[in-house]
Amino acid sequence: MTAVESAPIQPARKPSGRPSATRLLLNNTLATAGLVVLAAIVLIALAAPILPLADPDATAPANRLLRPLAEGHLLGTDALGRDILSRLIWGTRVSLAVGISATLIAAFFGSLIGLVAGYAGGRIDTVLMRGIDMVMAFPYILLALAIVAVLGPGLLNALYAIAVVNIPFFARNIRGITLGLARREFVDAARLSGKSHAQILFIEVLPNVLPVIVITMSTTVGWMILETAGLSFLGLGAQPPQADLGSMLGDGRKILFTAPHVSIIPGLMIFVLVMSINLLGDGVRDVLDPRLKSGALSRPVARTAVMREGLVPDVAPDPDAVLDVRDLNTQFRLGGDVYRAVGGVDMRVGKGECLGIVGESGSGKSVSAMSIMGLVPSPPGRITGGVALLEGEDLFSASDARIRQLRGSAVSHVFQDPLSTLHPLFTVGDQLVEAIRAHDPLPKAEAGRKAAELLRIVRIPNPSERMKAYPHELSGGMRQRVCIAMALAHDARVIIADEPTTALDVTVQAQVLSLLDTLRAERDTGILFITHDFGVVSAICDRVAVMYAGRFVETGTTEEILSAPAHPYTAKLIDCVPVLGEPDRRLDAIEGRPPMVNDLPEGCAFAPRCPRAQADCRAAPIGLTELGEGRTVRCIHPLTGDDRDA
Ligand SMILES: Nc1ncnc2c1ncn2[C@@H]1O[C@H](COP(=O)(O)OP(=O)(O)OP(=O)(O)O)[C@@H](O)[C@H]1O
Ligand code: NI
Repeated sequence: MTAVESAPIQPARKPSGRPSATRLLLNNTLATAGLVVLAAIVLIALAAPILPLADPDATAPANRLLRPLAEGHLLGTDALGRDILSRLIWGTRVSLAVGISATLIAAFFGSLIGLVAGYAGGRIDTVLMRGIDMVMAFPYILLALAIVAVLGPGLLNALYAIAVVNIPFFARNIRGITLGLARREFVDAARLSGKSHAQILFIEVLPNVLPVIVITMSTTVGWMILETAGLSFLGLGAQPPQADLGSMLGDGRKILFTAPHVSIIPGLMIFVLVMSINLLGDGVRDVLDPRLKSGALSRPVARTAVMREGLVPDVAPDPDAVLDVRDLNTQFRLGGDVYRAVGGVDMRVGKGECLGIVGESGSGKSVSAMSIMGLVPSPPGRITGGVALLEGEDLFSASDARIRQLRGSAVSHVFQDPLSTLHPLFTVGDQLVEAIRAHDPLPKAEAGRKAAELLRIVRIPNPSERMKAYPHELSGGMRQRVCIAMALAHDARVIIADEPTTALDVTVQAQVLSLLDTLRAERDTGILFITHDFGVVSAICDRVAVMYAGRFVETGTTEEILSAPAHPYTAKLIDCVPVLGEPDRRLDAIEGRPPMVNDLPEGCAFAPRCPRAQADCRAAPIGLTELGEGRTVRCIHPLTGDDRDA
């Protein structure tokens, strides 16, 4: 499956099955509770000026330390006779305002530093991040105290101090994300299109880090309120007579035993406020975090669900076949739609044989291949029918442990893009050693020797030196060889190669193909080779299956199919291959598009694009017609010798 082309199809009529962000947030009970409580607190705090409250700063020594529920003072009074309810509401207002402002300031400067450092890299990055490290080297409450000590006590200075000590959180988070983004293709593309650094930073990069900024804000604002309260509690924040939650708590400290309500009430308020903010913040993070969003948590299955409808066919295994797949059906269920990506496919790969699967993009080649070892993501994918026998063993009814054991040992995969298969942060040697030791508990040194040997087999010059290289230090062809070496680590019975040469140029492609060809001759490995290129097929495959809309439409030996294609679709595909020395040959692409696999026509799926289609083609499902030993075609008006000459 190629990264770009095989993005899941979204049915045009319906919006995606994913609920909206608000819905997701509301589904989270704790976050909703946090939201409700926080909204109530904020509303009351905002309404403070219009509520019938006593003056929060008016002292009344006669009424000092009244208990809660006293006449005219619902929550009682403090040591100076001030109304606690009024002070609580005004104080919450101040604490919220300071906490949120500090968050905004920290988020602004922190994100800016992070963006610039991550984007610019090099010396700017070093200087900025070492500065941030210095700030982080101090325990932050100590640093905040030091800042306030220099600036002098006061609410505004406390706000600055809290903002400053929180800048590193933002800077480091955002730098990490930006660093990853700045080296991505879309940023390169923007650079090539002539955009300035500032434009790239704010138009291309910023929107992508925005969710992270919001997440960091939502998870830190509670702490900032707490820290502000801490400074005020120590007498360094809000100055008398102004109330904020921290200073109220501080006022009550000395009379904790005689009049506990004076400190308990603001204490409770701080607790409820910070708790509700943090619950809501966690909810927001779960909704916005791209990793959680992509379903990383909701996709716990490491293997495609097998839900075979009806009886499992009882097939007699073919003794000569290493891989024998019968009537494979794989579907995707998205929304209410069923996409029949693979609709009844038979594949047989003998020892040392190479079976090619050819077809246009989206015809189901990758899904067929990945179904075998249960690599199709589930949900939405599921195997709904068929059997896959690996040397007689039914893979679809094997245990998960058994499948894990077979993956990468008896059956290995080589994918199209070696860069996305190899881990960028480990040397190829380490990765090879790991692949070897995954199924074979050799000591490290011995595994290292085996890894070098594998690299030599795939003809990488100077293997022991190359082991120390990182994937990006190798050329595309070399990387693909490393992947093939990995596939060979355990004497695989079958190698499933999914367009392994598509990303390579023709010379390297030829080398990789001849390498695979030698290997299967020497080791008797079966190869299932997926490609859309008949040129490649003729170079390596013994037999070919042509796939269209999830089914094989023609099978036969490479020679038969290339010299005498019977299905009009095969003929068209072959016509697409350029021939050296025939520059005038028309390379017409096949008109039209393949059908959507959630809405397949009743009859032949190719009929709408077929020049030979007649009424009976569209009337009923077309079965496979046998033309000879192992030679089949799914067409009722196949091409004959005369047609091809015409
Ligand atoms: N994870 C998925 N979720 C939903 N649909 C999918 C998923 N993977 C593949 N499909 C759909 O299954 C069908 C077959 O896809 P597949 O990747 O097998 O095509 P392919 O023949 O390998 O094409 P290509 O040459 O582009 O790699 C396509 O219609 C594709 O959109
Ligand atoms: Ni594919």
